[in-house]
Amino acid sequence: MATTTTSTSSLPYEKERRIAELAVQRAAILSKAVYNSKVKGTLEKSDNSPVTIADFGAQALVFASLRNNFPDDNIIGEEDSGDLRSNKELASLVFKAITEAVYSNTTGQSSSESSSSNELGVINNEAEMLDLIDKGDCTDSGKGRVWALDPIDGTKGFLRGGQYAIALGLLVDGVVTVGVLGCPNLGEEGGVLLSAVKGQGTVVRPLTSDFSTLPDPSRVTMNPITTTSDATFCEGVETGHSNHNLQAKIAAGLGITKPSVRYDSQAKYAALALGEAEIYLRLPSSMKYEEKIWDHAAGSLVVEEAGGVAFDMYGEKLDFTTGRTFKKNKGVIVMPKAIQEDVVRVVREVAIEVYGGKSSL
Ligand SMILES: Nc1ncnc2c1ncn2[C@@H]1O[C@H](COP(=O)(O)O)[C@@H](O)[C@H]1OP(=O)(O)O
Ligand SMILES: [Mg+2]
Ligand SMILES: [Mg+2]
Ligand SMILES: [Mg+2]
Repeated sequence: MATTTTSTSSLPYEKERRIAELAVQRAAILSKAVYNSKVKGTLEKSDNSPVTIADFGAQALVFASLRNNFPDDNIIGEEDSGDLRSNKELASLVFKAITEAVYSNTTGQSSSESSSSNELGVINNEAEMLDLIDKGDCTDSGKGRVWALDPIDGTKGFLRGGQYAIALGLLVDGVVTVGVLGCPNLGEEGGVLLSAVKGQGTVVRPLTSDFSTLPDPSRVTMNPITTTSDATFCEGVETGHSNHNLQAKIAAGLGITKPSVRYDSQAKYAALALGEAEIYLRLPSSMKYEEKIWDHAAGSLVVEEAGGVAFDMYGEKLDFTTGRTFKKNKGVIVMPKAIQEDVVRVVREVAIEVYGGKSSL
């Protein structure tokens, strides 16, 4: 099978997919280097969630690739440079981490490798890095081409050596059209890179430590189960982000007896696409919390192109047109198409009973 790097065919969104894959892989290389270094630079954000050198550095690197290749596209990204501008020492550490993990690796490499680094965008200095990080401030997700990036999804998982993901999606007029999920701690050693283009299926390849290489892809499809009692749930590790008690009640209602698989982060979407589980439930622990666009863009397409569907807890499609957060959806449920009717019926009943109907949003 030809790799996309050498393919001469011109499938729709082929360049977007390849650049997104390479950009996410490069950010994954940085994240592993930060994990293996002594200094993580962890800060607490105003919503009490952590952010690290890896989150800022990955956002800068992916945005460098997007700006270099698609300068007219808009971007929504989780992070901004505020905490770095008020903490010069941390800003220097982020730039140093990028330089060491990415650019110092290119010295002495072949010209093809350094040209790949140029293609993915070069960050020349700290000021440029800070400006790049702020390119993800778009607020309108419904029109034109908008990339959505979670540079490190599941920062808590990342910090404890659990699952985390680098999630990059491209919305075209509010529809997720390209999705790439890098999961450095999932599947084989070194992790996996999943990607999907709308209408073209989902593929997986190993994440490599070489920026310029995308190994041959293999097609992935969700497990083709037809009864809910054969399913395994995938849910979060953090009880604060989703309602585990309610999810257990739903599992019982669906006749599920197998213990759930618990993973941090949106690597849960990847786990479903790879057949490690079949149903991902994320029922809100608080109705005040609005799920973020960048948490679900890439994963929802990766699962849909592998034979699944991603809905809200009322069984309606996720509406990515409402800006940085979902305004018309609460909770997320993901499952193979073959069992969607049964899962939606049971989850919807519980959702209405516990949270009230959709009109209460
Ligand atoms: N209060 C919250 N409710 C729901 N999700 C949250 C909350 N705070 C952070 N998250 C996001 O939930 C995801 C992790 O979920 P899980 O608990 O299922 O592993 C991450 O995307 C994390 O964002 P982040 O990207 O900042 O890590
Ligand atoms: Mg975060
Ligand atoms: Mg996230
Ligand atoms: Mg994040």
